[in-house]
Amino acid sequence: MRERLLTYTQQLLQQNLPFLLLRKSGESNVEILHQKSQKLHKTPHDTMSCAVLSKFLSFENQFYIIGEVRKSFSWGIQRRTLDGVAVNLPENVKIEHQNRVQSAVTSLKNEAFKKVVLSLKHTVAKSTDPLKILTNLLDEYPQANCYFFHHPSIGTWLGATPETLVSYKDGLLKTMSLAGTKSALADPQIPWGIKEKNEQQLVTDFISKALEKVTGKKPDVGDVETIQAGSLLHLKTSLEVPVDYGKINEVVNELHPTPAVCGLPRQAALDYIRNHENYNRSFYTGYIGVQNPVERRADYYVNLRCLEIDKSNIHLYAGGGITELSVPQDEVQEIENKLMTMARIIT
Ligand SMILES: C=C(O[C@H]1C=CC=C(C(=O)O)[C@@H]1O)C(=O)O
Repeated sequence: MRERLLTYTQQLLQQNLPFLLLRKSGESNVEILHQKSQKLHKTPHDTMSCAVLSKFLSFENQFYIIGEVRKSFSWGIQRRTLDGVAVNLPENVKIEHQNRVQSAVTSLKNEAFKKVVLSLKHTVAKSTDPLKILTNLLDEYPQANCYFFHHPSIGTWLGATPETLVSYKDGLLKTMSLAGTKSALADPQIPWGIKEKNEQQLVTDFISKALEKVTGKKPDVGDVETIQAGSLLHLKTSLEVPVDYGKINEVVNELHPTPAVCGLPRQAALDYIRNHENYNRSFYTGYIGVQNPVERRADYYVNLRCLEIDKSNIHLYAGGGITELSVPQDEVQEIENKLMTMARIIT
């Protein structure tokens, strides 16, 4: 069965057809939907399932892959322990990011904004076949939402994201507030710090208000939990609210980008990111997923712990939430830890 999925994916890549491959967290089946032509769609289909691919700046950058063909494959996981590849960013990149964080901390102390997520792109030479990377992805991260998409007009991306943007079924919309990071290898007795608790609470409050604004109802808000994503731990709160299927886009537009990937207030954080990150995030911190208008279902994931493959390079992306309590060196270490999630699977 593993071979069937790999052969099918290889054929799609050879034919240069647009596809999205997705295995949801905890599921054993891998779903592929793809087009029969290379056409670039900027609107969804009324009756067919579509992959939704949205960049960080979603208002001008949303694409759809129409599910003209849909396939399901089972994937028997073969666990091997991949070497723990440590990511050591070049010294100048570390210093640059530390300075960026330090300036943000100063601004956060002096100005009326509370949080900004700052990120970077780390490029390495491509030395591993994409199908080998896909194999590692599916074997290593059964608890993540694993995806791989290719479109001749927009690129090739792959990731193992822990964060659901919206999951919609039977009239109920579920989402989550995910923020705050520590290493899963550290002493579990060490409690979460005030910085992490605050930064995650900001996200929960934002999402709760956004859901209430669109639906007119207060969402059910769960307790704060600790979840594991690869070798990292995060704080997570689940939220859910009933809403009509026709309102999903409105909810998504209200939620995205959440303060887990952008900041608060949103516009001030967006402006800050545009002025201080010296690269284009593209699909990183955008969202990826599938909508099915007939079954009235939708599952979108925030595009984190991801990489982009081009002709000769692989680009890894990661960032972290900065508040006035952030320590620049720790933020660089956190990014290196997050980059590890993808670095492990490309060697
Ligand atoms: C922006 C990222 O993570 C977000 C999700 C979980 C924890 C985060 C944090 O602790 O900063 C970030 O908000 C990333 O992985 O690149």
